Formats: sequence, structure tokens, C-alpha cells
Amino acid sequence: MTRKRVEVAAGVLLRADGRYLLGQRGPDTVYAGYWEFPGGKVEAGETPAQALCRELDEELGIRVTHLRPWMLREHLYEHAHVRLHFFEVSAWEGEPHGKVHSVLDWVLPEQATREPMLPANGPILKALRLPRLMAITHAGEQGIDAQLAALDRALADGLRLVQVREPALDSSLRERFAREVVARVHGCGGLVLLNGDPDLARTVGADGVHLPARMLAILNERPDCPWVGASCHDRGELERAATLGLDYALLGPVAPTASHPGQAGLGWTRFTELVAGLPLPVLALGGLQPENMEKARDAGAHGIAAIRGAWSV
Ligand SMILES: Nc1nc2c([nH]c(=O)n2[C@@H]2O[C@H](COP(=O)(O)OP(=O)(O)OP(=O)(O)O)[C@@H](O)[C@H]2O)c(=O)[nH]1
Repeated sequence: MTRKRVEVAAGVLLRADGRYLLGQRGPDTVYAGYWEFPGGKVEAGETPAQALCRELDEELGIRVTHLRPWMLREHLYEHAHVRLHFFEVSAWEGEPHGKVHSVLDWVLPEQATREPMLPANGPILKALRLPRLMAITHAGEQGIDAQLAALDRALADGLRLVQVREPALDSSLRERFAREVVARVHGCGGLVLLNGDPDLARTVGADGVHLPARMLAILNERPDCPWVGASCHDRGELERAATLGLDYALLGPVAPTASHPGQAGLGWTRFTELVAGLPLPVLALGGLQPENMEKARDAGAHGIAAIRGAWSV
């Protein structure tokens, strides 16, 4: 059966305290009583961004002053093939109040979602649980004790996402180090990804695995871990990560880095072109610092990942 394709714009309204807005669909709608992000169908002659601004005015009585394209997801419902253009909305005028939803609720990303949730939205809620800053370890270079001390400081500063990437440590040392990282990060409620080794990730109790591009290229299916991401350098690799159903991708290098001397960075314009219309969140990598976060998010990144830039001295 061919279903008609419907373009929809939906907004993730993010408050300064990290909560985002969900609404419960009213009684006289398709999927009545289901929770959703505010938004609606794109009308003829509108861009998705224009449609979202109109819908948020109609549904919530607010005027959007800052929005960023975020992710695009397609879903086949009984009634339609829906293409959902998700935007992050971080600034608006007016106080949202429910004009069409039966209830509005500001929820914390790490909290359980509201049920029932519109079926297309599961990956969106998962993406919202992915912290914005990923710090990548380099204990092989700076020493295990120095790296763990830097980790403790960063966790105290709010870091909640760590990738253990230690090609220079031998396997028993890598396992011991990874266990230390998992204990510390889990103690703060954060996530740990282990680079390149799904079995070790499971053994040490990490939350998932991060695939180097060479592994992404040869895998035919997603490793069996709760969280899986991959390093990407071009559109082909990003699309492969999407096809495998991965939870996130890293894309870089955005700027030249000490670890890849002589390699030119993509720059933000190219970064934006490469991530447009993807169904998964992408973190920008390469020569970046936490101070580059707003710039990265304006360019379409979910956040940033860093090795040297993430560990303050
Ligand atoms: N607004 C919104 N729609 C979503 C989300 N997730 C999702 O699958 N959809 C789907 O996208 C479509 C949006 O339809 P809608 O009924 O909200 O559109 P609308 O406001 O223009 O209403 P209308 O049908 O009365 O014109 C529905 O098929 C809905 O199931 C979401 O988070 N927010």
C-alpha cells in the first residue's frame, strides 16, 4: 500500500534548566491521548521552520526567536508516511500554554518518557538522553593516574558522557582502566562507551560501544549494546551509521587537530551540509573545546566531542 507522505515540523522546546516540553494530544485527534512534541503539518508554500513557528503560535501562544534544525525521522503510520522535521527551540517570547493539548509537561531528558508516546518518537527521546559533551580518554598518553584525576574533576564539573579510547594500553591494563572509568561515571549517573570492542564493553559494564570508521565499514548489523555510535568523516559513513540504526555519530575533524597534523578541518559550513536531514544526532569533533558548544549546535551538531579539549588541566 502506498501511503501519502506528510511533512511534519515538531519542536523540542528546551528550557534553561534542561527540561523540554511534551504535550498530550487532545481527545478529538488521531492518536488521542498520546504524548508528542508540539508541532504539526507543513502547509503548501511553507518551509518546515515556518510551519513550526506558525504551529507553536497556534498551539502554545509563543513566538519563536531561535530555532535550529536537529533531526529528520521518517515513520510509516497506518494513516500516512510521516516525515518529521525536528527542531530545537531554545528561545521564544511568551509563556507556553496549552491551546490544543489536554496537558503540557516540562520533563527532564533522563526521566522516563510520558506514556503513551507517539510511536515515531522513541529515537528522539533517546537522543535527548545523550549528553552534549563527550570526553574521550587518552590515558595512554597522559598516564592513568592523571587521566583518572582529570575525569574526577570533569565529572564534578558536570561531564556525563565518556568514551574510553586507549589503543596504546595493553589489554589487561585497558580493562582495568575501563572498569575504573565505568565505576566513576556511573557513580554520577553518566554514560560510558568503549571504543572498538563490544565484548569488552559488556565485560566491564559499559553502556555501549563506539565504532571506529574501519569497523563501521565492515559491520552488517548493529552490535548488541544499549548504546552504539561511530566515527564518521563523510556523508557516506554518516548514512551507513543511520542505516545500521546507530544512536549517534561523531563527525570531524571540524578544525585541524594535534592528533591529525596536516589534515585540513571540514569547517562549520561543510559540517552543516553533511549533517542535514540525518535521523541521528551528530557530535562535532576535532580541535574543539567546550566553549565551541553554541557554535556547534547552531551548525546542526547535537554537541561536541573532544580529547585534549575536554580535560581541563
Ligand atoms: N506534532 C507532532 N506530530 C508527530 C510527532 N510524532 C509523530 O509521529 N507525529 C505525527 O505527525 C503527524 C502530525 O499531525 P498533527 O495532527 O499534529 O498535525 P496538525 O497539527 O497540522 O493537525 P491537523 O491534522 O488537525 O491539521 C501525525 O501523524 C502524528 O502522529 C510529534 O512529536 N509531534
